[in-house]
Amino acid sequence: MSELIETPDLSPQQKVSVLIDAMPWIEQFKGAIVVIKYGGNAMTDDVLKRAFAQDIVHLRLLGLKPVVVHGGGPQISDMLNRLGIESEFKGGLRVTTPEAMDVVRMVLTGQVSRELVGLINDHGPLAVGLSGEDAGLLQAKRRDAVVKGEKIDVGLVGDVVKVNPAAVQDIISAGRIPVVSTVAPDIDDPTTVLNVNADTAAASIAVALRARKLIVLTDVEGLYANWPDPSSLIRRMHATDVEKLLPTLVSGMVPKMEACLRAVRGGVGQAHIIDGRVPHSILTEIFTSSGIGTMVRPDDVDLWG
Ligand SMILES: Nc1ncnc2c1ncn2[C@@H]1O[C@H](COP(=O)(O)OP(=O)(O)O)[C@@H](O)[C@H]1O
Ligand SMILES: CC(=O)N[C@@H](CCC(=O)OP(=O)(O)O)C(=O)O
Repeated sequence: MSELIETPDLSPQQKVSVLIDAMPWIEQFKGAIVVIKYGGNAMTDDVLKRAFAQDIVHLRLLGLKPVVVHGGGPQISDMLNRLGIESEFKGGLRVTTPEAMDVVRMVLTGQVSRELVGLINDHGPLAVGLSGEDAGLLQAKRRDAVVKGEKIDVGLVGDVVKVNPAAVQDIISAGRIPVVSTVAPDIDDPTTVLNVNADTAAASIAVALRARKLIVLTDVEGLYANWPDPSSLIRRMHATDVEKLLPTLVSGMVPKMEACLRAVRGGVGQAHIIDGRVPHSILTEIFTSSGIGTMVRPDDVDLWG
């Protein structure tokens, strides 16, 4: 068992009241599949990574069914730099040559996934890593980037068009925690592997698993209407509000809000963007009533209900 992250001293009564307060949320989410997308920008600090792993194990111990889908953009960029391979983003997508694709696959499945699986398994033999290539989990179709309305070829980049969640369901049924790396075979040429954005892939997986929630951890508090004005944080919004705002968004927030929209339009009850730099933000989001970050809900659901 790994060393636990320190928590502030609480009296026994305070500790019990924390548990009692969490009870309605535990009852509500017991047995629910929750897809958690862990972004590369929220993975920089070892303490935070250990707190993340603790939260995931906590969810499992409380009877939820967590599924981790990870990114690793900054880690891929580091490795490409070290290898002297040039890399740039267009319209939020990495221009991916065959040479860069080898590095994307190696970093996501051989480095980031291994590290997260290891951190979770410090608490017991729970996590199983798999990629979109395993057991036909993901199939993607090549896509262009769109910059100022113009389509740009970004190479071996795809968007998930098909999910076969059977392998993930098998792992969940065995009581374990799937950790998914989002590289995916090309549906038109299965010998080619495509680089897919991890946010939108996480949304497709959440829809296929009929998840109750999608939680996207990143390195900002949530979605700002007037980025970077900190007073413009949006706390709650309907899917239609996201749709209207999307054309005005830039960089990393575009795929995140597309993911939230894809998830709730596909039947996921709630999608959240939360701050992965805050230790235990996942537990705060699920088990307390002090809503954090930005929550997206279907149009026909009361935002305050
Ligand atoms: N409207 C916005 N609200 C919040 N963040 C924004 C907004 N527009 C752009 N961003 C940027 O998006 C980044 C998050 O996306 P990204 O870097 O892709 O993160 P991750 O690695 O977690 O997927 C933030 O750090 C911020 O710089
Ligand atoms: C096509 C594309 O851009 N793919 C991303 C995949 C990793 C990812 O999405 O990582 P984050 O969640 O940390 O941003 C990339 O190559 O960086």
